[in-house]
Amino acid sequence: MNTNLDEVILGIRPVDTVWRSKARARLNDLAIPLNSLGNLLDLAEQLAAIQESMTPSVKRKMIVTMAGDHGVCAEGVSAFPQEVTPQMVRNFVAGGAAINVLAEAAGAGVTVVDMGVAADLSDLAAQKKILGYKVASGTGNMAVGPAMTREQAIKAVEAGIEIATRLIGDGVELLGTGDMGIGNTTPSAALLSVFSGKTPRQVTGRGTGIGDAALENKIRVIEQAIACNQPNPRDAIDVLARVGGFEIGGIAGLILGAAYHRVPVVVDGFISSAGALVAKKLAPASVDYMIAAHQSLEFGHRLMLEELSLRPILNLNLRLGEGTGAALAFPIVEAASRVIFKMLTFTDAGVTGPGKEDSAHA
Ligand SMILES: O=C(O)c1ccc[n+]([C@@H]2O[C@H](COP(=O)([O-])O)[C@@H](O)[C@H]2O)c1
Ligand SMILES: Cc1cc2nc[nH]c2cc1C
Repeated sequence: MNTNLDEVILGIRPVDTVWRSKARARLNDLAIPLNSLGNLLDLAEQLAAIQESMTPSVKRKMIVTMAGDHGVCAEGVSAFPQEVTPQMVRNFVAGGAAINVLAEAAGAGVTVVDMGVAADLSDLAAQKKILGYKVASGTGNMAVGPAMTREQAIKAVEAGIEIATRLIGDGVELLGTGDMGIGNTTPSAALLSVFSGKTPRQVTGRGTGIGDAALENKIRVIEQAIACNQPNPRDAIDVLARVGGFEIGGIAGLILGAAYHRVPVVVDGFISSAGALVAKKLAPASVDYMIAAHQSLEFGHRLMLEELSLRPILNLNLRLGEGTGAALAFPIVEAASRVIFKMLTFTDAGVTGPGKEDSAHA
């Protein structure tokens, strides 16, 4: 199994433009007024071009929920205490969380990963109820030093690549990202600020629901983290190491692994998009394999999606994470695959096409 980061980055190719054109030609020929299935047609084109097939299949679907803790929680950046992270991991395993219910509704599985939770979850890993890839027990406090070492950042991304590779090897055709980590909107906003050049104030939101004073503090903490760590925006691993998180690195790796194996990956909300931004900075072509599930209510997410040049499928005022938006978007992605797979063209259906005069088809 090739999980070496440099080799995977080199192996990620843009989606083939000839296949895009072939898929678009068929979609334009379907027995509907031109483009009347809107963005679904763009999704169908993307799926066909990724799989290089006019019959793309995304039936076997998996959400991967990456969990990690954050030393920066010591600065009072979240509305909730850190112990909620391992408590929610146990809730995922028990099947009682939002992601369990929504993934089941979409006919998808859920894989939970310990990327760096600050609690002992080895019992769950030993029972194979979660995947144990703990890089360390929570990151360092980025307000006073780096979140992790460069080696740890690479280890986190390579873990994500390995997980994608394992799942795809098991037959998964559509991946979805998810996260769980109290405090993780802080590193996500820091990553967005560094990569976009926007100020922390322009990208920082309320996460789990902090008030005005706590938001001011969170912005100050992010400003301080960037000032003291001086991440290099041209070196994505450096940025991840200094102001990122273990689950964010894991998500970046999952996306890179998906792109390397030419598998589409549905990106959830703010934290998942921060992982996607790291993936894009490491391998720009990986964006071709990404599908944005939704626009989160988290303040910076619209900007994050702009940085990724991705258009979200849904806008449901979600701000939960876990992969919930990705699970909700799965049926739409699957519907898009069926549009190109199963619908008939004008000729095949015996339906008269548009007249030659003044038609968008012409
Ligand atoms: O996915 C999102 O857009 C999103 C937006 C706000 C909060 N969250 C979730 O809430 C947690 C982080 O919020 P916070 O306030 O602790 O930084 C973490 O577990 C995320 O999954 C997720
Ligand atoms: C209860 C709870 C559940 C979550 N799921 C994802 N992030 C979360 C944050 C909290 C606080």
